[in-house]
Amino acid sequence: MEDCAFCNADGDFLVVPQKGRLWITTECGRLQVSPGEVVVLPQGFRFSVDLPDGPSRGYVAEIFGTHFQLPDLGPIGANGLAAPRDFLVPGAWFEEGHCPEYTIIQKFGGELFTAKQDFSPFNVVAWHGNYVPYKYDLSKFCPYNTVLFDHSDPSINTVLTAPTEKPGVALLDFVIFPPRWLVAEHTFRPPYYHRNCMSEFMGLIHGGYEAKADGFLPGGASLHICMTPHGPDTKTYEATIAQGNEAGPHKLTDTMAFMFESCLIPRVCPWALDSPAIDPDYYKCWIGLKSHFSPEGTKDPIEARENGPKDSR
Ligand SMILES: O=C(O)Cc1cc(O)ccc1O
Ligand SMILES: [Fe+2]
Repeated sequence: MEDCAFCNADGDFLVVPQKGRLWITTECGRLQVSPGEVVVLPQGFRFSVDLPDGPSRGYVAEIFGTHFQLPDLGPIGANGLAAPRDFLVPGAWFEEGHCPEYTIIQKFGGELFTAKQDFSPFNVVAWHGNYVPYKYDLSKFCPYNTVLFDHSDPSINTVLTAPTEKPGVALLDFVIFPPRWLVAEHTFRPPYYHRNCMSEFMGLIHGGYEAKADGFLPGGASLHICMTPHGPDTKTYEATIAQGNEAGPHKLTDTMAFMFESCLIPRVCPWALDSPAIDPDYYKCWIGLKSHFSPEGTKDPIEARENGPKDSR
């Protein structure tokens, strides 16, 4: 982007680089962002990106009408998940001089407009305020989860959330699945089979993903849209079942997956649908799933109902 800056008048970008560093110049200064870090470029900032490692790739989410914030920690209390101190903002940096053909590309109402000017927009010598681009290193995230049984909702791993007016309903949650210990007893530890009202776009920054033994590679993406059932592939399911109830503590390493989870239903654009990178056989990862249910060892259903917790589920 030589002598060129981009500006999004519509919303905020959350950029998740997967391959290659990004050297981002903004009106507030410069940020070096590596895979494993994420960066937020809020609505209205002019920025340009240099690629010191050559071609680069990653993921971008765009949100409209609100901004990212840290999730409420609820009973976790004062500390945990992403800490405010780990969000880094640029120090002021400026360049001077005549740039006869500087181009500003502005995204407005989903369309791109260009304008020419004869100076760099990165001419801000000092700034003060709290509306600013920032980056975050995902390895700083302090994950919380069960220490005895059951599988927590993935929202427990929310790094940043863009709320809606409805409490608890996110326009976009940015959730990560970082290296961590799995310790739950008598619990199916991989992501359970489910469908839900949120739409889940998942990406993989490096390593593997606990629910997909095959086929989900770094740089790839999956989309499980509102109420579409999904869960681990057959290989992961069988390997988990084969461990039985006696699996001890296990550390998940070499992994960094993430999810953009939204209450809105994204449309898949023709560019993506027609892409040669699309995997038309994805559904085959669930072929051969079979039930391992056995009534042995379960309580008599009537006794279980009478002695169980009195709720209406
Ligand atoms: O679908 C997925 O792989 C993401 C996910 C992970 C998990 O542990 C529980 C629910 C969920 O949607
Ligand atoms: Fe899911």
